[in-house]
Amino acid sequence: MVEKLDAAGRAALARDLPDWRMVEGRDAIARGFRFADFNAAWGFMSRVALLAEKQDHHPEWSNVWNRVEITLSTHDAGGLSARDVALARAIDALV
Ligand SMILES: C[C@H](O)[C@H](O)[C@H]1CNC2=NC(N)=NC(=O)C2=N1
Repeated sequence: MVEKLDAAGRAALARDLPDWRMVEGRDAIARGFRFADFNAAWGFMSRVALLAEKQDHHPEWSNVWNRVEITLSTHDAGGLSARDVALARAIDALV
């Protein structure tokens, strides 16, 4: 069983991942990305996909041309877990 983030973990998340926002009505975080063009957006998505496979933790995401929207939450925990924080950190390191 994957544990949900505790209060300390949520405080750390807010402090360390300021570009991610809480999703209204869900225990999830989201961040929007804008790239020069579709090619750059697709390259970013390819790298995130490899991270997700490596971490066995997968995003909910959408892409419109040069924009990518990523939402992270842990199905197995029914909300935010340390896995979401780890993947968000790794994604932030790509941009
Ligand atoms: C069997 C596999 O390890 C699990 O289904 C993993 C895969 N990727 C996952 N991704 C996310 N976001 N949440 C999960 O609970 C999850 N579980």
